Amino acid sequence: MDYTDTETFTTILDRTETREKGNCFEDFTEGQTIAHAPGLTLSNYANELWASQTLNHDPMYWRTDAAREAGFEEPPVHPDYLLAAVMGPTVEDLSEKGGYFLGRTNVRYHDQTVTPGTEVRVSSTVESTATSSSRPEYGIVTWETEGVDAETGDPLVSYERTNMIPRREPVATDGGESATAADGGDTDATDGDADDAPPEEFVTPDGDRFGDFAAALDEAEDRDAAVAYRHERGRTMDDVLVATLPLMTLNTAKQHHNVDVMADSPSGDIVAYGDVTRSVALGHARSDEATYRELGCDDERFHTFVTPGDTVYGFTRVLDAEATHDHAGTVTFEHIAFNQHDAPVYSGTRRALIQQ
Ligand SMILES: CC(C)(COP(=O)(O)OP(=O)(O)OC[C@H]1O[C@@H](n2cnc3c(N)ncnc32)[C@H](O)[C@@H]1OP(=O)(O)O)[C@@H](O)C(=O)NCCC(=O)NCCSC(=O)C[C@](C)(O)C(=O)O
Repeated sequence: MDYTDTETFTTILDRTETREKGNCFEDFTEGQTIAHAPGLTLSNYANELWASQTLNHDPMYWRTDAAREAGFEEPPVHPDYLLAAVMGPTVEDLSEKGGYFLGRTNVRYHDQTVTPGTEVRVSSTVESTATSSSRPEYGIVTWETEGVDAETGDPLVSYERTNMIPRREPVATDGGESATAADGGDTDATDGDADDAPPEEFVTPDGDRFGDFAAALDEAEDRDAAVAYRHERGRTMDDVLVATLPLMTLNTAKQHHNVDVMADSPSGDIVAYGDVTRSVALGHARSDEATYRELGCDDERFHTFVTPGDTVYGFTRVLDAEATHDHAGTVTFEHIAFNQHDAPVYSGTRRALIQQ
């Protein structure tokens, strides 16, 4: 066979089977547990690349003296890199087939003293499987995932994530009509219902400390006001963010690195990994707060695609501030990432300890 003749080779390719990767919706059953084979060792290189490129420049992750002041023996890995390093090795088994990363909740950081060199093992349990009424060619799967320290077995990070996963065979649905009728056709919390009108006034905290957030909430209380502000920085998505960062965490989803396949998809291009978009937005937010520790995130949603050339900005609303420790208090934030057209691309709530 003459493989160098394009016509001959195309004929050969057309007649051969593709050895497929990943699982379809039908491959998941509720309660099933999957131990993800890829092992990942957290590295200083990947940690610094992730944190630097997403504008997460908090000195405690870079400087030994700042880390010690914050109660660490040495600079730990950044929590966003740790989370992505737990999610990346799951992709081959759970979502490489394609489909949308819809959201995640119950993100919990169990150990933030983790340092480069730690080996991570990851497993997931299928929590639920559901029919998508709007997209018969997909099903909706939610998994509970946990990453542990391979040496000690201690939990590092856990979360529940939901994806649309392609079906082998489409099912008959009502095309989403019943869901639309039942919920008014608006499942997007950022769309702004009529009874969810913006407040009269927005209050900006005076500084980046717990007391500043608590004082701003006090000021807004009993008024038609919210504590909310924009962050100045924006980050344009380039190849490093879109393709390098996910691959560096063993995330094999073609959405982030195969331009050829994605040219035929609704986005028409590769798209940013949800965790990168989120990390950029949280990086903007953290640059305006004296973060002490991350506690967790909930109700994370990815509203629309982010493609190369898009710029990600951040908006934060402060929901609650509770004095929980002598040196820090617990603040609950709602973060929205939005693009250069002011369209929300990510939203989620986050709890963090902020220095007094
Ligand atoms: C997905 C799009 C097209 C839907 O757009 P839409 O307007 O049709 O949205 P919707 O109607 O709100 O949602 C569609 C269906 O999903 C359900 N749904 C929605 N959210 C949830 C949730 N949290 N939990 C459970 N179910 C959820 C929702 O209830 C609905 O069900 P239905 O079909 O039965 O009516 C649109 O929102 C979009 O384009 N989003 C952006 C997606 C994206 O870019 N994600 C990040 C990049 S992909 C990625 O990172 C990949 C990864 C990490 O590597 C990897 O999984 O391997």
